[in-house]
Amino acid sequence: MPNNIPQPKILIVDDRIENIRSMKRVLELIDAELYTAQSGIEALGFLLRHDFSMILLDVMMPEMDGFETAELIRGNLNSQHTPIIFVTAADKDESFEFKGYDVGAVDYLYKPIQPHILQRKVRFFLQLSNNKSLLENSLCELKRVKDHNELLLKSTAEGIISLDPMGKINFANPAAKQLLMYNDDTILGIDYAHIQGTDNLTSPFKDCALHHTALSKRIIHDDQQSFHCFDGSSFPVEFTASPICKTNSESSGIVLVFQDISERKKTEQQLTRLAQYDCLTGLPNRALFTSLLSQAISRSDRRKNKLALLFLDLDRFKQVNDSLGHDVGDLLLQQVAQRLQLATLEGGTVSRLGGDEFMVILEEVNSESHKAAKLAQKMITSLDAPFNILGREVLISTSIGIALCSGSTQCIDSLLKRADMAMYRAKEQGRNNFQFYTAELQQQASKSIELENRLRHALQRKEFFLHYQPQVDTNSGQIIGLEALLRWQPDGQALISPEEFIPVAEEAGLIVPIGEWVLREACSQLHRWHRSGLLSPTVKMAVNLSVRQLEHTSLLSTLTQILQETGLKPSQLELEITETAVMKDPDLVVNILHSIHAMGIQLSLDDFGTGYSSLRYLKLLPLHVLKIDRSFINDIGGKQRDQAILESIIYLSRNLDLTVVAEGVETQEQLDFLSRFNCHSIQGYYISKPKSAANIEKLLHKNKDGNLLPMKTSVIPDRLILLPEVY
Ligand SMILES: Nc1nc2c(ncn2[C@@H]2O[C@H](COP(=O)(O)O[C@H]3[C@@H](O)[C@H](n4cnc5c(=O)[nH]c(N)nc54)O[C@@H]3COP(=O)(O)O)[C@@H](O)[C@H]2O)c(=O)[nH]1
Repeated sequence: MPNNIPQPKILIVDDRIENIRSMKRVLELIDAELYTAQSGIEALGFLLRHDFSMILLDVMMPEMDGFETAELIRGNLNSQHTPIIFVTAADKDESFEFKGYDVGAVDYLYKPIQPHILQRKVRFFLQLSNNKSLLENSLCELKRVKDHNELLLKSTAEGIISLDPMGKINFANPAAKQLLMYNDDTILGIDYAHIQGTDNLTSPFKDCALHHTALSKRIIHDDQQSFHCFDGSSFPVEFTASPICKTNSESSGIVLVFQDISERKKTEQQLTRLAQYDCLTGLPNRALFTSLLSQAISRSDRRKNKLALLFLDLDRFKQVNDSLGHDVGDLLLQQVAQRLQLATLEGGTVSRLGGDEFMVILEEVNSESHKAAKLAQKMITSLDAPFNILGREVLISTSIGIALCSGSTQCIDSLLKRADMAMYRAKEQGRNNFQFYTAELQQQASKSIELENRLRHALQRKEFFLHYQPQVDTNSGQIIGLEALLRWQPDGQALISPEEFIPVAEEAGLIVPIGEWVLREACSQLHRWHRSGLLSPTVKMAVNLSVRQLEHTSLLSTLTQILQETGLKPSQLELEITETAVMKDPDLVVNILHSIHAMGIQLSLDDFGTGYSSLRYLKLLPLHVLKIDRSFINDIGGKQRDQAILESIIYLSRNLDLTVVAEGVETQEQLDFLSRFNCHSIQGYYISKPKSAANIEKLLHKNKDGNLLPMKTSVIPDRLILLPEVY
């Protein structure tokens, strides 16, 4: 506590100036401010302006004597307790002295004044006055601290209660009473067991953790309990309980500071939900699924039975999203989730991994895995009925991969991979079906990994080369273009079919550098043929472009660079894209194709008729050529209906001003049919198999008139290849 007591002030009142002077002289040695007055009136004037620590008052003064002045001093609130020492002649009797004490004197000094006595008395009373001031200051400070503490206790939002050693509440601040719903002091005397919601008989306070805490003088913090209110309701609390220790270190109770954490608990629950559940469908998300799966694996391990993991991927969900919008897609996912949950009511935990991928954990699967197959079929059937989304009828199906797990030795990752592989197999099998993971699938996967590793070095090791297949005008037999087809022969090994390695290269992203190599090689080859005069400048080079190349940001600059480097004109290059590639990301692909078209490069739609055969895309894409898929040509001479489709495609293409190329023409009959329906051009073994550049040159030299169409002969009506097989 700071001792900020000011220097004491002493007032000397005497009508005689010489008395004042001599007293001042004596008192100058004392650390005090001295004030002097020569009359009672003057003294009272000083008292109005100053607080004096003591007054030396002459009794005998004209007009107003010392007694009268003292009475008035006592009457003043400010000076009523100021010590007054009367200064008077020594010959006065006792009654005179008593009168002085009656009007408030604390002592007398007798004239002639002994300096020593004057100093002693003044020092003594100054000390008293100083002590009094200190005491007053302490009291003031105590009151301030007390008021402040009371204010804190009242205004704090935290409840504060204290318990006596028996566990009874002996103090509660207003917040505690309000939180616990007690009026006024009705809470005092209540057992803590009541607040805890326990019975004080079955769990007496001496057994309570708080009591032990108090005994061991520890502080405990807890946010896992609830406090019970007067009306029986309860709320989750966070509290700190500290023992109240007196100086002799005996605990005399416990103070609890607590707050209602209902809101915090709610938020925590919401956060947990968000972290573990998918917000669109309410199903467990990937994080929760992983922990559910690991728990299920341990359980099946303990029980020595199998577990099945079913990996569901919706078929063509992207199309729904792209064509009907993401809102419809989201609603569809919600309804799919509901149906899957219904289908798994009798067993199986559904989770959503993200996008259109769902996982189902099925425990206690028997060795024949019949249970898993039954559930997969049930889920497939559950999606059969059309979905009603915002008044629209939407159809969706799913492909399911099933992997069985027979013990914890199998890690989650490998189980997921197996289910994923099986799901892809289901997609390959035409979708809307389920497939079990098999060892054969595993073999395939290992093979494709091995192929990928070898592919990574193939470019650098110069293991690629191109074959070219002519495209011929149906009427004139003249070559109008060549399709560049990639070939791969790893050192010392047999040729690997593009059908085998191109999907692997696409999957691994290797198709981008490989495709760039194909483009550069094919463009420079055609430019060389143009320059040598072997081919007319109207002959184009068709190069297949994979969707990974289309998605790659550098495609346009790569094309510009290759055309510049090789000297080929943009109109002499034709890029073949499949409908499947367009459908993967129609918006992106359509934009890129327009940019390619703007460069003057020709665009051709490959394998038309095998995929969506969407007329919408025929209109939307800046196409020059439409290639009818081999399967339609194969059907020539077969079913009427298939031929009608072929006719329609040719008719439609002509109307859309597209050049039609029929792929895979192998017979004269097919050629005749196509000619009859004015199909512009053909490509296929009937003209030539894909050949190396050298063999293409031989072929062209051999047919000097430029007519590559085989001569019709009545002897051999249906020869596959009339040209010599040159490789
Ligand atoms: N992204 C890239 N894809 C490419 C590239 N090179 C080839 N491919 C694609 O690989 C698939 C298989 O190609 P391939 O084994 O070369 O088969 C082609 C022809 O040999 C075959 N064909 C042609 N005529 C006939 C025929 O009369 N009968 C018959 N059975 N087959 C025939 O067709 C394939 C050409 O198909 P298409 O591309 O659709 O015109 C194939 O999908 C290639 O596209 C490449 O560099 N990049």
